[in-house]
Amino acid sequence: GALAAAGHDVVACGRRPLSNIEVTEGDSTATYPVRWAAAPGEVGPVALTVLATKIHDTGGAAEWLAVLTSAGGSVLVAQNGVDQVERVGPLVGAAGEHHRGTDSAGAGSAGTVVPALVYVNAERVAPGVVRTRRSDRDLVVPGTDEAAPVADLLAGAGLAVERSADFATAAWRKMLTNVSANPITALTGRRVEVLAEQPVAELAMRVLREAVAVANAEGAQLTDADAHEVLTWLQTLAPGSTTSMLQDRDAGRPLEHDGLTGTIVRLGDRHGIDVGANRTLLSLLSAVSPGASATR
Ligand SMILES: NC(=O)c1ccc[n+]([C@@H]2O[C@H](COP(=O)([O-])OP(=O)(O)OC[C@H]3O[C@@H](n4cnc5c(N)ncnc54)[C@H](OP(=O)(O)O)[C@@H]3O)[C@@H](O)[C@H]2O)c1
Ligand SMILES: CC(C)(CO)[C@@H](O)C(=O)[O-]
Repeated sequence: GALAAAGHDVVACGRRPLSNIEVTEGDSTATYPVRWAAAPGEVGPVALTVLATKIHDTGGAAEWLAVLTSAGGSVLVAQNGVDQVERVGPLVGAAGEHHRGTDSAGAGSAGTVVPALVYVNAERVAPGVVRTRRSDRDLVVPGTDEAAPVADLLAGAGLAVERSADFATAAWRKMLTNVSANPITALTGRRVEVLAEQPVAELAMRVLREAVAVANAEGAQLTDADAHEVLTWLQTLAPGSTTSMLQDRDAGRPLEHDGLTGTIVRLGDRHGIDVGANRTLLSLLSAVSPGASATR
């Protein structure tokens, strides 16, 4: 929406036709025209590809990524998690060659993969229709020279872009929001205001402290104060704020639990860290995510 509003030629790449993006923020609604492409070959050369599927749908977008980056260009990975570059790098540019059709075989240099931590609270209320609630920043990207052109493009489109000198820590800090708020809202069926209730806040703190221990074992620099700050930040989000996982639960879509809570549990086990609270949430999320076997 921001890029279209700034006059960039935006192409929505997806399964359903889309001619406009409607964004409501507070009392104001704006509609931006976009082109729609049903297949990668319809798009043509692009400067920036934005990947905004759920983590578990990344493989499904492989052909898009390979073709759109075959002649270079950057990829902004607007996904939660901590391993955006490892996940998407192999699907981009020359590395994604094996995903391409025979008619788009030009080798091309590998595109630059820029991970983005998204702080916009976005609620997709209908196809192409989004309600956003914004906080102190919209996106965090690495403060590297490689990421700078993408950061400049996004900032030029009016987004509040923070450039982080320690992106690994920033990614883990964002991960803290997702391994606490997302599972708890999805399992309770309540928006983020549920985190203000004392027993729920205590559970969230247990989840957060385990995640901080895992993050630091992975090289991040987080403290107990970060866990507290993240919980306070979540508790003071704009009224009505939701989570991506609660939206998936309500819509009957598969949950993103493996990429988020599953990462904490796997890494916790690898480092010998007690991740009991996260493991409990993971087992419940696995049980309610569509596709889980329901035995009674
Ligand atoms: N929502 C938020 O507030 C928020 C905030 C921060 C971070 N995030 C993160 O951002 C990422 C995206 O989340 P979201 O909430 O924006 O998800 P979303 O509303 O579920 O949107 C994902 C989109 O990806 C499309 N898609 C999936 N597989 C595809 C494929 N193979 N080809 C083409 N399109 C495909 C879906 O298409 P269909 O409509 O056809 O299913 C859907 O439109 C996640 O990692 C999430 O954790 C979200
Ligand atoms: C947890 C969250 C609301 C924080 O912005 C968001 O990342 C989400 O919904 O995934």
